[in-house]
Amino acid sequence: MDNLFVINRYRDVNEDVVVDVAEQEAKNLEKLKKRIAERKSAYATKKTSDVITLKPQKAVEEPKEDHVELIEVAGSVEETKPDNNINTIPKQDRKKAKLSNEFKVLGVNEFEKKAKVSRVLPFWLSHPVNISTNLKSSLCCADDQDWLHSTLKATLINEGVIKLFPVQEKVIPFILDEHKSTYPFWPHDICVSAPTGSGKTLAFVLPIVQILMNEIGCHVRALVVLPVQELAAQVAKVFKKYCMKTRLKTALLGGSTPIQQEQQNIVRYTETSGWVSEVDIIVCTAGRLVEHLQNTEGFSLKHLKFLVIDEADRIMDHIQNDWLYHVDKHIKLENELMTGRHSNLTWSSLLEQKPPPQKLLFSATLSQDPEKLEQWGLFQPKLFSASKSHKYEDEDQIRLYATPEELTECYVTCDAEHKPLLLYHFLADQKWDKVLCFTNAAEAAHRLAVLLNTWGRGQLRVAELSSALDKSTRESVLKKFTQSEINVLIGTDALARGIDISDCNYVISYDPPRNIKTYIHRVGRTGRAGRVGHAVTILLENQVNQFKEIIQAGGKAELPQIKIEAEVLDRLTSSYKQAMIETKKQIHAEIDSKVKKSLEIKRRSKSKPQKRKVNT
Ligand SMILES: Nc1ncnc2c1ncn2[C@@H]1O[C@H](COP(=O)(O)OP(=O)(O)OP(=O)(O)O)[C@@H](O)[C@H]1O
Repeated sequence: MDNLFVINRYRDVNEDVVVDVAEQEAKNLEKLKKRIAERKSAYATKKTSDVITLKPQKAVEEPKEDHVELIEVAGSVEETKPDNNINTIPKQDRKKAKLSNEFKVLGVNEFEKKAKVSRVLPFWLSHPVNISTNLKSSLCCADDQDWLHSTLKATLINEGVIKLFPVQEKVIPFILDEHKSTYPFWPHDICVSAPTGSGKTLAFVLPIVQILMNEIGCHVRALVVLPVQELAAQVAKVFKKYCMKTRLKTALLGGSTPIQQEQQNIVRYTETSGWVSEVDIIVCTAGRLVEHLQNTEGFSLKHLKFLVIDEADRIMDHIQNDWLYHVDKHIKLENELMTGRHSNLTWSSLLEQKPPPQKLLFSATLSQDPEKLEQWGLFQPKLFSASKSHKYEDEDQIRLYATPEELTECYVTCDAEHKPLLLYHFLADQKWDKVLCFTNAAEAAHRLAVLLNTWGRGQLRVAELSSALDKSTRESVLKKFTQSEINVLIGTDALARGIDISDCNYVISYDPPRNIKTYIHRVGRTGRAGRVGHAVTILLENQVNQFKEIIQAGGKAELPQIKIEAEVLDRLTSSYKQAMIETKKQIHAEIDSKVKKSLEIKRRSKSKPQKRKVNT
């Protein structure tokens, strides 16, 4: 009972218990050291084995036989012998005692830090065929290549193509060879990642035309899928050019003409053979392709040899009507109907069924990530990549994108209110010609075009080119730019991809790009086909870090910054203010006329006599 009322007091050092305290401390220290040593050895054994065997603590006595207690082992409850002194042992020590040699602790490794799993790329991705980015030093003279048909050589020379670019030199003979392999072997599918303007279009147009020109048949044998109408039209134009001296026919299915008209152009019904195809090569957008698969009677891809997907990453990012699923389903169904049975890949099924079309994927920003490529269902693919090989000492690193060697890139910073001044300075003072300027919205592009035209008093020759304009207006604007009637085009990212604008000398990103792919396609409108090009990105101070991250994410070196003196811009302020007043007036007038027009339309529709319902 007395113990209950004992109060531990602080005792002065001078008191006679000093010696005892020192002794006690030494003992405590000894105990602590022992514990540390024990913990260390326990940790070492835990590391080397999945099964933990902890040394019982000295202070803990071995459990006696006649005592029963419930203890936890790795989450489960087990029965064990009791300890007479169990209440006298501290709780922590009791727990350790329970994990004695007799028990295996299961699942301990689950709590341990897992070793990092290193990525292993499939062989075809880690060992691509390297493509040079240097277009100027190409030694591959088109006329000397014995694998190229004389008809195509003649057209190439006609078009001013004397030497083949690296991507063409590597890819064309590969495709031609693949189609020489004897039946029933299937050709390898291919993925091509090469810089913008490096001539990827001819890399698939030439071998397809050469292989098909020697075959006879009224079937669609090549299908080229693109993400947007403009690109489809551009590629169809190249096909038509190179098919000119052959009997091959190309059709463009882009949605610019009504579907019924397209149907009439591509299929015909004959008494003798039923439905036949009027064309050999179809260039289309993914959306329109699905429409034809579902609605055009007699439209068949049964004899398809080539399935080209240009700007493949973009098509996959914006999955249009699940087009690949529909194409695959259509081809499979046609093949099964032909062989009359389901086909597993065996020798006999191989002999019976037609090889699937060879898939050819092209892009300047084709992801080389195996997970993303998996969705294409490629057959023993081969990769052609222009990413600099010395950058990838680690074979299993996913390769990033390459930009043209002739392209110089930089960025410039300024305040938000100085952005138009900076642009005007480049165009008016530094006299940059053939400029493509990117904004992030169609409205901004329009306002900027109005401002620059007002400010430059017609000297700058600025036009806008965005998705807000209809197709024919866009075409006429592009034509004027090519013919130098227009010097500056202001647009959105709708025109960033794939569009081949000849002689563009400068690309200005007035608003910064949202990601690395957008950046690469924007700047890729200049520095094409071995010509020199310059790309400048205008940034606000708070956008610099994000832009640097984007550039880094693309595996590119840091870009240089150019500086423009503040006085240079200050000199433009008063003329800018005046131009802004006039621009505002013009924009307001445009809005007013739009409102008036829509009111007029509403008024007319209301004044039309309504059909009266007749009660019967
Ligand atoms: N061997 C060549 N010699 C000279 N010019 C060429 C050659 N091959 C292609 N060109 C020209 O280079 C330009 C760019 O070609 P193309 O449009 O095929 O590039 P791309 O690689 O598809 O670019 P993007 O990725 O931007 O679509 C075209 O104007 C084309 O006529």
